[in-house]
Amino acid sequence: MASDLKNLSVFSTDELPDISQRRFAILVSEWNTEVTEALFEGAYQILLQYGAKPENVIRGNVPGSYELSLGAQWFAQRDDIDAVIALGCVIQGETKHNDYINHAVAQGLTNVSLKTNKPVIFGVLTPNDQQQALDRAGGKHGNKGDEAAITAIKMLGLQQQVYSKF
Ligand SMILES: Nc1c(NC[C@H](O)[C@H](O)[C@H](O)CO)[nH]c(=O)[nH]c1=O
Ligand SMILES: CC(=O)[C@@H](O)COP(=O)(O)O
Repeated sequence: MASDLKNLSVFSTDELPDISQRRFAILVSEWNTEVTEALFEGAYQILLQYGAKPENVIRGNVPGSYELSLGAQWFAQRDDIDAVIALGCVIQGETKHNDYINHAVAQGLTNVSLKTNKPVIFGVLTPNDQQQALDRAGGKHGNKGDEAAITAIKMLGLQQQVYSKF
């Protein structure tokens, strides 16, 4: 469903798990920082709003979205991290470079998530222009960072459900 039809900051909060003891890493790309800082603020505030402790949320910066995969791997391999949220913004340029970045980071984050058996959330905007990015970083379509954080929380809830005994 396109963001036109579903606000990124509107989601069900039924049956969210207790995350007071959960530890999160938030990775932030340093390209398009006006956008990525807004994504970080959204994600961070959602985690706190739904029960995470500030001391249990660690932030890491990467030079660009392409580096999110390796940064996510480094955090996800830590025993004291339960979930990783990867935030970036790759704006369509004149060449196909953005396509290569987007495909690489999407596949890379998926690989890390499956290899480490932990939620690694794809919070990367892939807009055609700056305005589309701003619309999804606290603008008319909500905040992708909000969506990424609530996704991490929900996946931890599913993990808890799956691994709990009857
Ligand atoms: N053009 C954008 C980039 N490019 C940089 C790459 O992500 C990467 O850091 C570089 O290719 C070196 O490996 N990154 C973004 O996050 N957003 C862009 O729009
Ligand atoms: C994807 C980007 O915005 C950046 O790497 C520049 O892209 P381009 O050289 O295609 O304009």
